[in-house]
Amino acid sequence: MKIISGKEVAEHITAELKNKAESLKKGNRRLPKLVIIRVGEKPDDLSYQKGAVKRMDMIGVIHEEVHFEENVPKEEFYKEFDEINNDESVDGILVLRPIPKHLDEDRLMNTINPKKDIDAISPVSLGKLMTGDKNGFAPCTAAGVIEILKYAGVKIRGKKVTIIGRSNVVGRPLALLFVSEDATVTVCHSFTADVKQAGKNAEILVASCGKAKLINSEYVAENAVVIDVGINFDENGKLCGDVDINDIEAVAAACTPVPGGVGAVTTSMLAKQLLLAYEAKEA
Ligand SMILES: Nc1nc(=O)c2c([nH]1)NC[C@@H]1CN(c3ccc(C(=O)N[C@@H](CCC(=O)O)C(=O)O)cc3)C=[N+]21
Repeated sequence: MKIISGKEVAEHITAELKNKAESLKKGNRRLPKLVIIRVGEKPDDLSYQKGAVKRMDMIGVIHEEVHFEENVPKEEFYKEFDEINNDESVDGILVLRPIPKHLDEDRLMNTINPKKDIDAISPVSLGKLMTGDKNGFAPCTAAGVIEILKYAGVKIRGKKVTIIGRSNVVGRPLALLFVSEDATVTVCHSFTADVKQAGKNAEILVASCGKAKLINSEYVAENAVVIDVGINFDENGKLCGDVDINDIEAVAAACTPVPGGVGAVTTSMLAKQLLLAYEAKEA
């Protein structure tokens, strides 16, 4: 089984974006700016923030981290959020999600300026995704899955794809992206009658169910390409994916690792979409 390195894809995208940022600097232009908003201390949020900050520093764009306590009052949160949303110097906003219930994620999704919505949580961005409008932003992780497959030279057109998980941030948008790439898509969720069979039917299998190492050889077809989107922490606090990579070794043709797989590409897609937001604004 081949290991598809996300790091390599990420480095490739990063080098391109770094060149762009450098030419802006040379031209004495304003630099793109990202604001990351985090509420509380969830380990997967911290992991994404750490990865994103590292990526932005590598590329040389401006970033600012805003942190709220888990129990921040709603009005306080939105007062600051509105300021960031209206701040002319901010090109992109990433709110680490999900945010606590009392903060009303619907309000957030409906308030964020779609031009700054580089992780595609607004109905405007999601609507563009629905119609296949390539001018909108896609959620970075979902976009990263497509990017990693293309870079690895995996053909998507006409392929049978099974996605395990239907989250708003990965499964659902990813299904639409695959349809736009001319794949035939099955989306599994907790009510799917036979997930193993759906997995066995797939030429490309995406694990995004959020259960550590759930996906083993019983779900995987001979010669399938497996993409592991999972971000979990095992009993020792170590980062691990949704795929039991040792178990599928003899069956799958290829798999992405965790860490160093989709996660690494996700932060690159975030940077890529930040630069697109910046360019649209400066144009
Ligand atoms: N609005 C929103 N969108 C998300 O996409 C989102 C989110 N909120 N909340 C948190 C989860 C988690 N997540 C990660 C993405 C990349 C890494 C990542 O870069 N991982 C590196 C390792 C980073 C490290 O050094 O810890 C890797 O896999 O190689 C981690 C976690 C995105 N999520």
